[in-house]
Amino acid sequence: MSRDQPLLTIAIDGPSGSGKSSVSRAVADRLGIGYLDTGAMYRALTWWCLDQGVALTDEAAVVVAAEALPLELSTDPGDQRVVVGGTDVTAAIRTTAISAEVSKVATNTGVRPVLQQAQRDRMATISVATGGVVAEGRDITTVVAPDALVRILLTASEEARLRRRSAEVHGSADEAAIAATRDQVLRRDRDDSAVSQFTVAADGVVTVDTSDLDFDESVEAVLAVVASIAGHAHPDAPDAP
Ligand SMILES: Nc1ncnc2c1ncn2[C@@H]1O[C@H](COP(=O)(O)OP(=O)(O)OP(=O)(O)O)[C@@H](O)[C@H]1O
Ligand SMILES: Nc1ccn([C@H]2C[C@H](O)[C@@H](COP(=O)(O)O)O2)c(=O)n1
Repeated sequence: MSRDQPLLTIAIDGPSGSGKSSVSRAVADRLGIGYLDTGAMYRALTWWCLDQGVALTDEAAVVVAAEALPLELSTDPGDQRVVVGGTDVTAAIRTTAISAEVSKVATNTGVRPVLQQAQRDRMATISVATGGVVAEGRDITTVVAPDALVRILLTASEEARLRRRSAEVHGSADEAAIAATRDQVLRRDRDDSAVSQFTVAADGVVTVDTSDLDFDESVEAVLAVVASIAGHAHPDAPDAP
């Protein structure tokens, strides 16, 4: 990418299971820019509090933990690694135990501005280093980076989201597996909605509904929005630079 071009900042929000993380990583990879998983920051803070014996109900103590969170988060979309206080927690933060608790931290209104500012700082650093960034979460298009060049709300029907998460976590999308996934998807979205708006696109935010798209089609749909707004041709498109 030419350094004369504006930084390609791409903000993507959406509910759980809409495909934000996987699609954002693929988009960042295709565009050759960095990636920021802001949900991983809330998850890492949750892991750190539990590890340090900080009660998640002690809101002030969780804010203090957020302010001093010793977090290393890789920004390479092809190599996601999360380290907290020297411990590699890449897998640990994805366990059901953390998924079940993370909303307590994400709905702590003292924590949010601390992590939001850290996310703005990381977006700026990544953009300068790689020419752009895809940052995804629940409030990136609205609060963290409302001035991003491209802002997308990635949605999918409740049924599609439950099916995807269930297949991912339980290796099946049968009735029992879907029932076991409801808390991780629907209850969490309900709780997280108390502090962020990620079901309706804000002004200027483009909605991409992936309910009837497979994974590759979803990536192409996002790249098409980026191309139309940023004039950034797909790397493999006939008119690519
Ligand atoms: N369009 C799609 N069609 C089918 N499966 C998809 C699609 N998009 C994503 N997936 C799959 O759905 C699962 C959930 O996707 P992903 O983790 O990216 O969602 P998310 O929105 O980041 O969820 P959360 O916010 O809960 O972390 C993954 O296994 C992913 O590969
Ligand atoms: N910008 C963000 C990102 C995430 N969250 C919350 C919502 C989830 O409960 C939790 C983990 O996110 P996930 O990894 O599932 O995308 O963090 C938020 O409130 N704001």
